[in-house]
Amino acid sequence: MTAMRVDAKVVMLGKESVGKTSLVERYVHGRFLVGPYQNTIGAAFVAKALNVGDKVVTLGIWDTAGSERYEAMSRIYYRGARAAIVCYDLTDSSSFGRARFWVKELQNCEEHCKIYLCGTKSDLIEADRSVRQVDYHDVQDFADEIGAQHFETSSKTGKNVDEVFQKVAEDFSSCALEFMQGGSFRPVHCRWNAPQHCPSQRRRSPCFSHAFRNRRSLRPLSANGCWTSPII
Ligand SMILES: Nc1nc2c(ncn2[C@@H]2O[C@H](COP(=O)(O)OP(=O)(O)OP(=O)(O)O)[C@@H](O)[C@H]2O)c(=O)[nH]1
Repeated sequence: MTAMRVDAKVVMLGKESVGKTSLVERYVHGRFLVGPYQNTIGAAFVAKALNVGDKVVTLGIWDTAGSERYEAMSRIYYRGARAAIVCYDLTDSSSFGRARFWVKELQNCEEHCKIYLCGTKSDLIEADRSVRQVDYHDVQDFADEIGAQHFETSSKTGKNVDEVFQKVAEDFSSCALEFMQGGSFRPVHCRWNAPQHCPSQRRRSPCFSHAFRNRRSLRPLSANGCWTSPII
């Protein structure tokens, strides 16, 4: 069977210093960098291909800066993302507050983006339980409420790091397959009627609505002519 290649935009969000860059570094390069903390400026991009069944899924990962100074820029990076890994530090309760902020943003602005809540630095908890500031069950309840996946990870030991990205790729892949097989769809509207006015179209990473409109095989499914995208 030939491998099918699909691509998903993934964005890393979360308070500064929660460990977003370390998570990406561990996943992509299999290493944990020690030394002085260097904050991300703007955002960094890296891509990694992985196998999901008979498919190759290429994840394009945007690692955003957590500093509130760059908040407006982070908004640019989550546009059109199919998955957001929203990170919080298990030893910093304020970072979970910030994670909630990003969840709300995504719910309001990027309804097709699937959310993965990721508690970081679990090795610190394993070394000393008293440093935990974010309760596992509280986050799980929140994850259930918003329909998100929830992981506790350590970039230092590698715990659950591959699992997060594997889950992202699997979800994306099954969703893409469902789309191609004509499975469950729901209407998608873009507020920009003409594709040439849609900012994401001009950036050559079209929003759902216009991406699907550009596929000749697709037809408007409903009487009012609205177009469709897969449910994820
Ligand atoms: N013990 C431990 N430390 C970690 C872990 N992940 C990250 N760190 C440390 O936390 C600090 C911040 O990590 P980064 O990955 O740079 O954090 P970030 O979220 O990308 O930060 P910004 O770029 O400011 O948004 C660094 O000193 C890391 O070494 C982890 O799993 N365990």
